[in-house]
Amino acid sequence: MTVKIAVAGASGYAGGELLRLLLTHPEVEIGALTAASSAGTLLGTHQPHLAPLAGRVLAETTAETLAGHDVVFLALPHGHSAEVAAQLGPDVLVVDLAADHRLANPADWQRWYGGEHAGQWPYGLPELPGAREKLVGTKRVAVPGCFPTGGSLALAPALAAGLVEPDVTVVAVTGTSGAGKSLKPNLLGSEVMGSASAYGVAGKHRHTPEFAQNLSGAAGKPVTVSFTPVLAPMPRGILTTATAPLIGDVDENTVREVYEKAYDAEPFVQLLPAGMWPATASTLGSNNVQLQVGVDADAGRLVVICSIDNLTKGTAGGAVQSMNLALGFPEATGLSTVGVAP
Ligand SMILES: NC(=O)C1=CN([C@@H]2O[C@H](COP(=O)(O)OP(=O)(O)OC[C@H]3O[C@@H](n4cnc5c(N)ncnc54)[C@H](OP(=O)(O)O)[C@@H]3O)[C@@H](O)[C@H]2O)C=CC1
Ligand SMILES: CC(=O)N[C@@H](CCC(=O)OP(=O)(O)O)C(=O)O
Repeated sequence: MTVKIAVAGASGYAGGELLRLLLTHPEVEIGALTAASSAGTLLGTHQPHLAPLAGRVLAETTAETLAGHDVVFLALPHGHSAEVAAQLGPDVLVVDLAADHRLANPADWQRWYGGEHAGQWPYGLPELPGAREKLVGTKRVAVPGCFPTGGSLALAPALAAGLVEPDVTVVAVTGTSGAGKSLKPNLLGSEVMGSASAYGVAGKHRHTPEFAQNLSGAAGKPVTVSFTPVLAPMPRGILTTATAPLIGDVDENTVREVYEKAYDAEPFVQLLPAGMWPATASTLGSNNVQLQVGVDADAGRLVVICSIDNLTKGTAGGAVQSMNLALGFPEATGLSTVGVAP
């Protein structure tokens, strides 16, 4: 069964990555491609790496241009997708890459994003406890933020097994494409090249409530999250270091057993052999998540390192994986664990 898909936000980074993946998806026909100020221009001028689609003209993002598709991907800025989604019929599968439908608590939405809460949708991170079942057959998907993808997968098994206190620290080094194509002085090459800088420090980043929601769900009790993102001079990739105080005398073998049990059957989560540490270069362009666990016995802490590509597993790959589940295709269709290296 071939499905016809549309991508709103096709000129952006997330839209471009979606199209890169969907071009090789065997069950997909690519329909409307839309944007805002770029409407009327050729996709090839924005996404020169997508050669087969170079001649496509971007349409305006309206309910009319998005009508007549089986699946609509919304790769729009936060706060815009809910409005567009509300105009699409209940039979269309809508996969939202923005934050509009991720959070359960309206007060969290108001505090971290502002405006009216549009309601929560099934969350597009099937590897979290209980998430996959909600994605099967759904017509609405909220794709996770890139940081909560890596950090939640890094800590959920330990919290679910009661190995650590519900008080975690996450530091994540990210490439610049996480910020989208926006023209901001701190994203200029001359600012980013040769420098790494923290931002959203001390509980200021809007992914904090998304982490807390995911990890509290895994733990079955409230989890406190201290999250620090760090911008690094690389175009894509996220390397997450997640730590938490161990409960009692837990050794590394016990931790490995818990993570092996959680992820052995997962097609896109790879616990590396002991002694190997994840690096962003190994997951570039792939939907793979590489993890390694360690026990810092002197500090009494669990340390988990996780590598993902923010544009693939961190957004567009997660979106395609969720679409596959929603439509009943094999979950890994059109996705790969193979990276681009060096
Ligand atoms: N980049 C990443 O790593 C990740 C991104 N996401 C989410 O994906 C979404 C897209 O992000 P990203 O691709 O990085 O951002 P970009 O800034 O690169 O792209 C934004 C896209 O949205 C279009 N757009 C902007 N404003 C409007 C509007 N009012 N109506 C319709 N279209 C509009 C732009 O079109 P035009 O060219 O005309 O301006 C462009 O196609 C965001 O919600 C982001 O948070 C989620 C996880 C990771
Ligand atoms: C480098 C950079 O700026 N990264 C972005 C991450 C964006 C993301 O993951 O997605 P959502 O905006 O969809 O939540 C940030 O920190 O805001």
